[in-house]
Amino acid sequence: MAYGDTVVLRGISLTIKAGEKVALIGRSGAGKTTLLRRLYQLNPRDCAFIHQHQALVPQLSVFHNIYMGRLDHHSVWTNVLNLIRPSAKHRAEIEPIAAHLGLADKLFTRVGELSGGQQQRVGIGRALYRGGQVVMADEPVSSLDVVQREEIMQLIVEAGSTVISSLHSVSLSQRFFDRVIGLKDSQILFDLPADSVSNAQLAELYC
Ligand SMILES: Nc1ncnc2c1ncn2[C@@H]1O[C@H](COP(=O)(O)OP(=O)(O)OP(=O)(O)O)[C@@H](O)[C@H]1O
Repeated sequence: MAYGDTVVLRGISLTIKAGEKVALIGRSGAGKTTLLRRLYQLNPRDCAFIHQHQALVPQLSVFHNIYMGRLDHHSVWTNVLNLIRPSAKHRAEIEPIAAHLGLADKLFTRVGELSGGQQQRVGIGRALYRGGQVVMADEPVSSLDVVQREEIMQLIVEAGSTVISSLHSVSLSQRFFDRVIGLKDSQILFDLPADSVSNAQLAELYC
């Protein structure tokens, strides 16, 4: 894969089976986001993407930001009506998701008024509402504190049967995922069960 003349990923061949939980790790600029985006492009209708910076609309409520997970499933007319006055049907779909994420009392709060951790929950809510086979997340917890990281990571790995996430934390990758892929210099340095990655391999990845 390349951006203009800059080759970012070379000779990558990857199979991810349904049900796997896969973490992508590596130094900044290694190509984790690029690889995730490429995987997403292969089948966007069956994938939900949790963005690094959530990609939420701060002026809109929690309800509306979660609703956006299925904007492309509804007509423009339905979307406009829901923007003005959320329908009972869509409220009934979204309220349990918000409750599951601890956002029941914030359903009609503007997202711009929420904390970073709460905003990340809204991003997960949108992915859950979208549904689909695969959840992808791009460094979803890098801006959160240690306690929130654990909570949000748990929600993400439970959000889909197949989950693929880039991460800066080696510790999180080994505790929450079955398989860890280390990217270095545009290539896969290792692709191993999470409990098989050695300190020497990690040292080589980050040196
Ligand atoms: N839109 C773009 N145009 C040109 N080059 C880009 C673009 N996006 C990324 N790159 C380059 O591609 C390489 C890989 O970037 P990518 O964002 O995939 O890395 P990453 O491992 O996700 O990094 P980070 O951990 O910092 O988010 C980097 O060298 C980056 O500068």
